[in-house]
Amino acid sequence: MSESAARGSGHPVGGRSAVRRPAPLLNIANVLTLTRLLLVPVFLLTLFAEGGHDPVWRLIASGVFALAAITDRFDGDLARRHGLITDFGKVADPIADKALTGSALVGLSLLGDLPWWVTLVIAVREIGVTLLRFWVIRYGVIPASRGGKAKTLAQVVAIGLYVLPLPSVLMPVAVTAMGVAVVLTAVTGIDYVVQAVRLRARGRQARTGA
Ligand SMILES: O=P(O)(O)OC[C@H](O)CO
Repeated sequence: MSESAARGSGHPVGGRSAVRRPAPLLNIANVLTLTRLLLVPVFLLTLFAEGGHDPVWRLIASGVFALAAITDRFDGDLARRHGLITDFGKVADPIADKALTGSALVGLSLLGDLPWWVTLVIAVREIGVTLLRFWVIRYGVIPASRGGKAKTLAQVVAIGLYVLPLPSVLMPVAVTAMGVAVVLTAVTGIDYVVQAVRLRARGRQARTGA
């Protein structure tokens, strides 16, 4: 979550104006991002183990999900603190987040635990924002916004609650959390569309010298 913003700041870490060498591609922050991607199939295997409704496997699945989500916290910190910001990280970090949350949402819907419309709304926004980033990439990178980070946190909390074998009395908590996540997902998606259109217009203007 925080990595994209850190990586997208465009400022040398530490506030100095001295020119820094570009961070190596294979650095600890990027390795954590790739680890998050690699944990996606592990998470799915545990989610679907024993038909998907075994409480012990659901607990294990929520642990794997939490572990993957936590890498998001640390890759951002490391990138910011040690100047490990790379363009690869700026693009790969949100994609890794989307792979994790997207696979969890589809998995939960396949198991009948989450309505498909929720998965669809979130998937359309996440895929749309990823495509938007590629659409404008020649003019600049759109890093994760604060709202985007809050959205991902809300999604992670809501999905985590759905993956856990919660007693039915606690389900309203999960449903409310998912409602908040859906609203944040939609609102931040619209904000990125506005940013992308502006960035592209500015970039095109600069190119034509208008
Ligand atoms: O809202 P996005 O697409 O910028 O995603 C935010 C990222 O998940 C933050 O790591």
